[in-house]
Amino acid sequence: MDLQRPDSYQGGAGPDFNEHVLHKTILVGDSGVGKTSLLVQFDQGKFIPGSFSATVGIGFTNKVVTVDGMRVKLQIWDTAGQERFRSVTHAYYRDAQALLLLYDITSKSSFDSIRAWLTEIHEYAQRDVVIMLLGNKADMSSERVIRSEDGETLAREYGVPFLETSAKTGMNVELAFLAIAKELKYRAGQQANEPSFQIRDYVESQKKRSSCCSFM
Ligand SMILES: Nc1nc2c(ncn2[C@@H]2O[C@H](COP(=O)(O)OP(=O)(O)OP(=O)(O)O)[C@@H](O)[C@H]2O)c(=O)[nH]1
Repeated sequence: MDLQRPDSYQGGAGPDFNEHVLHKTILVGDSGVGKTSLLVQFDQGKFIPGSFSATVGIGFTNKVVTVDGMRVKLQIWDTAGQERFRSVTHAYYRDAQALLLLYDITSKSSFDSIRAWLTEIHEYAQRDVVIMLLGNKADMSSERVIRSEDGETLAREYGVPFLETSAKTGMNVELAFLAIAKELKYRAGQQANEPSFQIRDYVESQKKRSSCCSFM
């Protein structure tokens, strides 16, 4: 029995939370940080090594996530990180309910760009958009230049949840999307007697569980 997986991202059993609603989630961050790889890992459970072909423009994948026995439909948009596509991707921010903002733990410049990305997000996205900061390529420990604490500190400064992920090993990939789905479900269907859900607390508690035991 896998005690470390409270939820599942497979479609499968469970009533639709709202079968007509697609929760729009966007992946953003510098070119090469691993946005496409993260989405492929989440969607197909695989990683294609060494093949970097920069995303041109924008594309999306629909994915059903099961949280608390309810099916939540995510429409996950993968954007191009390259500067020349920025004006195209800005247009998509407005309808986004969630944004996963990635940097690469082996790239200082991608980490230094995060503040500029957050400025753009605040300019173009809805005020209440759910934002999560992800330090990707966590498997590349020998090439790490950004400490985990630096990611934590930056995330705390902006009041957003933070995870280190690996699109290669799958580390924390499922958790990142599940946390987003839980938050969106909670916001959309909040009942008077429903206990409040805090995405940062949820992510922190899941991180503690995974570091204590064998999550991956
Ligand atoms: N080791 C390792 N390599 C990764 C990881 N994520 C992505 N990569 C590699 O990094 C390169 C860039 O990954 P992409 O997923 O194409 O990056 P992107 O952010 O979508 O790039 P753009 O489309 O240009 O915005 C590829 O060679 C991937 O194989 C990871 O978690 N670990």
